[in-house]
Amino acid sequence: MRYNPHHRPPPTAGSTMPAITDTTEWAAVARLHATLADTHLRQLFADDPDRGGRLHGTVGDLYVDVAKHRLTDEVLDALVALAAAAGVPEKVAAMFAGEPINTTEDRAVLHTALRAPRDTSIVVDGHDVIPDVHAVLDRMAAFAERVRGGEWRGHDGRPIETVVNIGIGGSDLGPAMAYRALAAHATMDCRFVSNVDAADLSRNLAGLDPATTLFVIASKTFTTIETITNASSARDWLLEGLGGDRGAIPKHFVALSTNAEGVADFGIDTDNMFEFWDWVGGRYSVGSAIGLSVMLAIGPDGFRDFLGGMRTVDEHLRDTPLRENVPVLLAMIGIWYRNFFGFPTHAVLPYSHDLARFPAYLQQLDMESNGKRVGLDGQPVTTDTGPIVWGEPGTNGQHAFYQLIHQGTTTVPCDLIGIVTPDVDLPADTARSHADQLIANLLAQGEALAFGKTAEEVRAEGVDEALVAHKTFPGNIPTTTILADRLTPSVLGQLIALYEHRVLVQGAVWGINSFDQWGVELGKVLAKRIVAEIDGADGDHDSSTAMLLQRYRDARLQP
Ligand SMILES: O=P(O)(O)OC[C@H]1O[C@H](O)[C@H](O)[C@@H](O)[C@@H]1O
Repeated sequence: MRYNPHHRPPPTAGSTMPAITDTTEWAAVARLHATLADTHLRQLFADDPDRGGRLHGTVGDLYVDVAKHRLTDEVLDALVALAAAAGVPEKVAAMFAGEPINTTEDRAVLHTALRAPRDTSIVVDGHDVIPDVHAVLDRMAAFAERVRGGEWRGHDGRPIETVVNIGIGGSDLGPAMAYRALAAHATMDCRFVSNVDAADLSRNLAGLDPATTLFVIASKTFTTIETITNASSARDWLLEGLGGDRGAIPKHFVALSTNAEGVADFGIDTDNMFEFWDWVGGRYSVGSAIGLSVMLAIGPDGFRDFLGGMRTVDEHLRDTPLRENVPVLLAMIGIWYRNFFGFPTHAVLPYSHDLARFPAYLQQLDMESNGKRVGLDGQPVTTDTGPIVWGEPGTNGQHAFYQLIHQGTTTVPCDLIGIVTPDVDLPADTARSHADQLIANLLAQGEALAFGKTAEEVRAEGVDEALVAHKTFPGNIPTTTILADRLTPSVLGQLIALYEHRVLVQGAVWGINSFDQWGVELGKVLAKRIVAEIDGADGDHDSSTAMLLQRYRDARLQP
């Protein structure tokens, strides 16, 4: 639903708070929107030439420029007032305190506890969780040191050379993204298998020696069908390669889970299980035991730096007034575009090839969290919620889909993320010249998107009149630019927490539960039913599904 300033929905039945769209703070933002909706960024910069020097923030090592947004200081004030009216500070405090803000599952939401210092205390249901968190981190570190140091031996006595993480969703995207992002810091080869398509397992096992391979089975629930299927096939592959001795399994399989029973049922010794807890959401779990592959790759010290980076942003969120609070401002700018301008998507464009999987990671983080259509009270929301999040690294995207961003009919707010000095194994001069090109492109895109090119400017270049419209760039496309000097483990942690908290704040404003994901259930149930029907009796299907199923049966691999 696009925000319509003339339509005032009735207050939601049964709710104690007015819908956010019924508040005076919402109306105040709407009024500002009405005055600014047609104002071009060219005009905003002409009226306020120094806005670049003012409209930016820093958090940890991240410099965050918000000057190229279609807003004024007055808009930011109004958006911050809206955040306060929506109870954002209370929601932040409730999260940090371990209150069960995941109401539909009656769970605390405490990914921030995963990176809290050892000497703090966070009590959930009468139990301090911080000693548990550090006990697991210590066990992970001891294990990682043994594997990395060659002390942990495989079945035939040889050290581990390759780690294969098997998991999906939050048990894959976080570690896979982080491993790739921190490739320059990694000293172990890790691979990531997620899809139940056997091609994923098969391609990743290619060339591996079972005797030197360690499987890390990552699943919060340990019931996810893709992960259990891949893990079973990996176990068969291992046993086949090592002469069928089941005694090999404990040396080549470890588990990351909240479900000790499921792990034991699968045949993994719970001594080889690294635990986490139901108050860690899958998409918020990379700082938990789910990050073990990352720790194996970069070492325990690197992983602590990674958690430290997250903690820096956690403390910033918790302790900084809303008006200077970077994740809050980014969240509210997102609300400005999503709800007042009605822009449906948000692109994340890292000018860092190491961050290639960051947009995919954010898709789960944001879309699984805020892709909701009812509020906490179960009533339909009164305004749009999460946008479609997408993106690919620059400069590649420039030669592919940026055309639509520059000249299409949909305005796409973009985040441009730049890393000043990439960690590469090339001579310094070579590395610098590539970095100059990369960052020049990032800056050029920010300018081109904001300011465009008018028909007059095109004509002044002597362009044939028939082509003027084709060569005109409307501009006025907003961007956030985030710059960091290097992509260290800490900086990656900062980026992750920045987006995590942006999601939290937006969910708080929309009055939704950002921490459940009931929308993924129906497909799972139906798939289970259909698997049973492939070799069995037909279920009750529509004619389209029935035809497709029969076609699959006719063509499938025969035993
Ligand atoms: O870690 P697991 O329990 O295997 O869950 C893996 C993933 O699958 C689910 O369907 C959810 O949509 C994700 O939030 C979750 O991260």
